[in-house]
Amino acid sequence: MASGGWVMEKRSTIKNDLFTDKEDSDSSLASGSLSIIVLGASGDLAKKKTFPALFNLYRQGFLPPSEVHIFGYARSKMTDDELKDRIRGYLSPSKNATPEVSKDVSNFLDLVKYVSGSYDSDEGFQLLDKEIYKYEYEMNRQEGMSRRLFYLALPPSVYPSVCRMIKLNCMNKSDNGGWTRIVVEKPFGKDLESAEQLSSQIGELFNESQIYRIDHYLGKELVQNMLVMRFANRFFLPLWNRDNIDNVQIVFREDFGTEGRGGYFDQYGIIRDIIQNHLLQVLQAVNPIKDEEVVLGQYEGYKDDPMVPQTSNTPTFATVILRIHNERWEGVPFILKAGKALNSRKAEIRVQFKDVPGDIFKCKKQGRNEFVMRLQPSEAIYMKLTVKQPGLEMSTVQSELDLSYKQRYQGVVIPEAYERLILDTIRGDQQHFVRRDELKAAWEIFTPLLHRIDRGSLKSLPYKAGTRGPAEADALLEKAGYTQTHGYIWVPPSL
Ligand SMILES: NC(=O)C1=CN([C@@H]2O[C@H](COP(=O)(O)OP(=O)(O)OC[C@H]3O[C@@H](n4cnc5c(N)ncnc54)[C@H](OP(=O)(O)O)[C@@H]3O)[C@@H](O)[C@H]2O)C=CC1
Ligand SMILES: O=C1O[C@H](COP(=O)(O)O)[C@@H](O)[C@H](O)[C@H]1O
Repeated sequence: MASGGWVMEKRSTIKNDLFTDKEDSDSSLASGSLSIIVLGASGDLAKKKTFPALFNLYRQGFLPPSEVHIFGYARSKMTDDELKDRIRGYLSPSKNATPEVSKDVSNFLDLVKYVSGSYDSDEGFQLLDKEIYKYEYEMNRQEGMSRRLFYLALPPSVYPSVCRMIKLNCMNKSDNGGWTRIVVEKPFGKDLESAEQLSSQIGELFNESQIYRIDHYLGKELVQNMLVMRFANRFFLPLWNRDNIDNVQIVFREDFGTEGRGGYFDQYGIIRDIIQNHLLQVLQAVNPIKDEEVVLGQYEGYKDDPMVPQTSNTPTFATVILRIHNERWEGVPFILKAGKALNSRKAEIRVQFKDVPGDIFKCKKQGRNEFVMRLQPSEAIYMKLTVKQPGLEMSTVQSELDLSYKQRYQGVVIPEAYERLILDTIRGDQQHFVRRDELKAAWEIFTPLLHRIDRGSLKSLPYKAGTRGPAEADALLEKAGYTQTHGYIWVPPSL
């Protein structure tokens, strides 16, 4: 969202014109072996998200066993079977485990091999290369290219050494073309300086067309629908500006805490974990954030995690107001709100319109028009509006125009974000990944605030787990102009 509205630049879908190179030039003709290497295969993300996403792609025929092999790599000493046992239970929820699914699980696991090694020495990566090559050789007896996709499900601290090891030891060697691509997870850096340093280190080894910076929120169905909604509908054309919109809220709420990830989380906090990346995509012309437009919180019990120091001021909740200095959005607060251990779980974008001038039906008190995109759970797009209460009286009531996906698209399975993004990586489509300049822009917005928090000049207020977060955050919203609708709540329709 920028000067004239949305300016999410579309990245190339097949190949990047700026960085066309031999390795990346033949995505559209993909055939031959595809090796997917999950580095950090022993970890939380790998078992909960990466392997299940690969399994779903496999089940849908996107990873044909005649072409694909999957390697797990980590330092932990494990056999192939031990890795398989670790991930098996995450591949499909037990309630879906029909004999057909169980057979698919077993066939999928047949494609998985584990290699153990360190992240900074040649030996492990040479061994990995040997294993990959063995399969490539088997599969490419007929002419075909070799594709190697390295997924770094690892802490960012090891990205530079892992990328160096891949570059030195594990690049695609096929004479028939193919590619080597690297997927890196967030958080990409801790502030502007460290992110730029990381970008330069990786940028010296791989060009931009080989690097896929994943932000899985960009793979969510409703996020992908945003551009279509905004630009393919006449409704929004005259309304999408400061004359009509009072405030915009982008909200992420979780009803659980850090759950064993306290060691990681305490180093980063909610702004780096969620707001800087998932909630912020390409907001340009943002004014510096003012302390009085920030509320930080930390839930009581957060420090019970033995990995979290008793002195921690790390926020597990934050409300931050961004102000955009341009013709379209001057004066409209963009309220970013994210919290852990709250009273509900949801992610949504809520655009609240100004009051109707005149208020001839005296219904202003009932609530304002809102346009809401509910990302999860219960994906929906709905518009809150005032209508005549059905009946003999001429009275008004709040209602909604509701596009609830479960109801409207019955039987349609919405792909998991990771599933879609991994498939994009295989296809060489970078449009839903974070470009280096976007990343820089995002860090530029938040780094001064983060440094003030790190120095302790802003304190996290305590809040009880299972609540809305600190009361001060609601007060800030009210001050910014958000008017809560009382007595009406949108309920996802049941079938
Ligand atoms: N978990 C999640 O829900 C999400 C995670 N992410 C991101 O994905 C990446 C991986 O996350 P996650 O799986 O939770 O992380 P883990 O802490 O589980 O780490 C993954 C693996 O990396 C190795 N590892 C851990 N710490 C270190 C270290 N200090 N030095 C070297 N190796 C280490 C371990 O493998 P071994 O010791 O066997 O080598 C571990 O199994 C991170 O960048 C994270 O921010 C992003 C979104 C969600
Ligand atoms: O990246 C992260 O995202 C998850 C939330 O992802 P979702 O798809 O389940 O909404 C969050 O729990 C985690 O802290 C963060 O690192």
